[in-house]
Amino acid sequence: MQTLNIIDNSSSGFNAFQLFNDKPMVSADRILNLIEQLQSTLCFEQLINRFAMEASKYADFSGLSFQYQDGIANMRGSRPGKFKEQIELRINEEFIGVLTYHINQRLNQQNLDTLQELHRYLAYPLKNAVLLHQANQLAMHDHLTGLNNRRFFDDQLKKAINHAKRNENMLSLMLIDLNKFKQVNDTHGHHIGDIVLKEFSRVLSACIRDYDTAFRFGGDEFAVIIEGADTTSVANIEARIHHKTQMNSLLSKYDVSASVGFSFLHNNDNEANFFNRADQGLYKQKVAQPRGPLRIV
Ligand SMILES: Nc1nc2c(ncn2[C@@H]2O[C@H](COP(=O)(O)OP(=O)(O)OP(=O)(O)O)[C@@H](O)[C@H]2O)c(=O)[nH]1
Repeated sequence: MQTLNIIDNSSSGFNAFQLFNDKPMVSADRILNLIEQLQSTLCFEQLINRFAMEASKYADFSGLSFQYQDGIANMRGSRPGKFKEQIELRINEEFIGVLTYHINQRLNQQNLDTLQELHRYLAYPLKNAVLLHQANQLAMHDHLTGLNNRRFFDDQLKKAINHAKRNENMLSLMLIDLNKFKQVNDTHGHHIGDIVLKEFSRVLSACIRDYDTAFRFGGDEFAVIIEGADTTSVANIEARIHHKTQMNSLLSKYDVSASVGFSFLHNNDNEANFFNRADQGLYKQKVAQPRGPLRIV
């Protein structure tokens, strides 16, 4: 894998004066046009598509992808080739991501040199897209557990309700609250409390399907949006949460259990009453919980 490390200084490829003086392999007009195209979006897919349109004039490839920290963006219609040519992009040594060209014939040195010239104009827009992606991740995720946060929940719940009504699909909302969690903090300290919250988040994620979304609202409160599941599936998820929490050595060591409430979307529901019914279910289980063993459905 080749590495392109762009050093951010006055002699970088971004110096417009240099563009017109150094006889680049790609004409200055084309480069300016490419820069303009790349500057007008922060979407990974659009960046890769727009870049690929230009790059395909200088090299023959069947696919192009950009792999960043925790995701991958593919050129539209990207197809695997016989070989791969990978270029790691860095700016001032900082890792931005890896570009992968899918090719059927090895690129010659001139192809590669031209692509490397073009990569100089792609690296900064990609870096901006990575920064935006990281900021979005921070804004949407709970920093302690890595689950989605309350802010993202509001957004997702609205979308899920609209989607379920439009497609006449079932939709369920599950609310979960840990029992005796304050006691863990008070007896063992906040640090252990944090470990318990992380462990429960892991357990909760293991109880749901990949396409169900789990959230931490804050404190010891969690939620799961469950799309397209009937009453039996939702009851099974609830049973799994109770069972796995009881069986987990760390959670049982600190005597932590969970209370769960859920609701199913009705035709005339809005977000508030859909949420309130789940909350009432949670409350019922919460008040019933200290009186006897956990209800395993
Ligand atoms: N360790 C830790 N504790 C937190 C965090 N956020 C909130 N808390 C604590 O979570 C506790 C929540 O208290 P309660 O809602 O009374 O929880 P509980 O003891 O489970 O009570 P019930 O829900 O009635 O069973 C409080 O002690 C908060 O200080 C966090 O990020 N880390």
